[in-house]
Amino acid sequence: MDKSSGDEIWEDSFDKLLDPRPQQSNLNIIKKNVRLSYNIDTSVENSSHSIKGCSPKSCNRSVSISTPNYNHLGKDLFNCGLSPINRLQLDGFEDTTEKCNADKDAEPNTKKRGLIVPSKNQIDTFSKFSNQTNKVACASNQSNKIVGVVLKPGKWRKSLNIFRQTQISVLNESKKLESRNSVCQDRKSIFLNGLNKQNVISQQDFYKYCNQGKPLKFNAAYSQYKMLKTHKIGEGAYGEVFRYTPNRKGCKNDLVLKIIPIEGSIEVNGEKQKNFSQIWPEIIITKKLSSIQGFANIEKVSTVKGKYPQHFVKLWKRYDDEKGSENDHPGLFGENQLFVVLELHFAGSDMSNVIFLNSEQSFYALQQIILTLAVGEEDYQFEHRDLHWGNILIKSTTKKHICFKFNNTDLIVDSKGVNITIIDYTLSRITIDECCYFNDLSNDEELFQASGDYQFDIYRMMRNELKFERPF
Ligand SMILES: Nc1ncnc2c1ncn2[C@@H]1O[C@H](COP(=O)(O)OP(=O)(O)OP(=O)(O)O)[C@@H](O)[C@H]1O
Repeated sequence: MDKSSGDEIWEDSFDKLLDPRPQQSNLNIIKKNVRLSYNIDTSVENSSHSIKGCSPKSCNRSVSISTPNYNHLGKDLFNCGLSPINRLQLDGFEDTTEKCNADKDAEPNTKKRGLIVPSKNQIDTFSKFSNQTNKVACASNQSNKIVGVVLKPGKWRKSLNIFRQTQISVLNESKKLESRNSVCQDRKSIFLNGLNKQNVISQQDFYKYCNQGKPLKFNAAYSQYKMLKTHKIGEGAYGEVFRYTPNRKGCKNDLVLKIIPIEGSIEVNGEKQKNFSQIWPEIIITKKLSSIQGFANIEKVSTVKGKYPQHFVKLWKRYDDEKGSENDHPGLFGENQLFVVLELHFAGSDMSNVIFLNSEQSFYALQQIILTLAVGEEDYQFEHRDLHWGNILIKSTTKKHICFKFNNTDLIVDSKGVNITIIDYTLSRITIDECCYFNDLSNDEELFQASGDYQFDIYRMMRNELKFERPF
């Protein structure tokens, strides 16, 4: 939140209670050392600071492992059958019962849980790579013994791609990896309508949906002069995201462009490109949910063709220089490359990068998330299926209330100065007029292999819940 915009008006009664006022202290109503609300994921703690033997020199601050911090949270907190959080479970590694000192500190039950430890070579290569990207992490103790590799919570697919690329160079003898299929190759789009099962949408139907007869010229459709203050704000495994102010009168909102390469034969960011059918459910879902409070608001979807415009390439480069990109340089696309472009309203920063000003603000943000999901579920049997905090955007608002319409009933929630938006429907599922749109995840093995955070256990738990239903 921007503190300069007078956000202190949102300070709430909970926060006042946390002020160390003497009379309440004396009455024992408050404790002096209460930790103020802070949107840390309490199931895990970034343990880069607590890895024993990891000196500041050898341990880049951004290289961290996400793992239950037992010193802080208590040893039994996650000791439950439903969610056995592991330090590492990635395909291609040898299972070993080897233990080392740092491991004992961090994970009291690794033998039972079957910690999988990569070889020194594997981890060295991986470590070098992850130091550059800051997105996936490894840790070693003082004697350079390997203690584990985990994926950071959030955008797991990108982290996994990077990890996989590194693995391939190190483990090219591994049969499992040789037979690995890319996500898109395995994942089918399904549009289920009663007994009809359709897997394909034609190019012409797709263009029609975009109100086009054929793809537009990328350079002309998104030329530099139509856009002000353009910059790259994010990236996903499937594309790049740019923010800009439209250079036209009457346009109040900043927009973002999510640009996804499609139908091409070259791999991008370690993934096969999606085809029209594979991207179809995401488009339909985005359009349908757009009118519901709390979901991404879409202006337009279009298909464009051609080389990546130079002004976007420059912005891509700037982002890469400043923040480091995990994606491939967009200069790799040729004249015949097709892209689907989603034009969405700018909806703020993702929750992992926002610090709530007070406890009430986080409480009402949670209420907004719950109500958004409730309305989506009621109206379209919507399931997000990838709702980590990187997919929840938060923007400040001057509105006092946020209104939801649940089953024809108006529900009004205090905003406390924040407006939430749920994004990224790549794995989502929706039913419209008895037709169900989703990508079949049942063959997407990678989705169910990662670990290191509760987020990854959830994918497996979700699959277990649905084990008798295929596809899902
Ligand atoms: N409407 C929006 N407003 C502001 N930022 C956005 C918006 N949509 C996307 N972003 C930013 O772009 C990033 C990538 O977007 P998104 O998650 O939709 O991409 P993706 O390619 O589907 O990602 P994934 O790798 O999870 O499949 C988000 O994390 C967010 O930072």
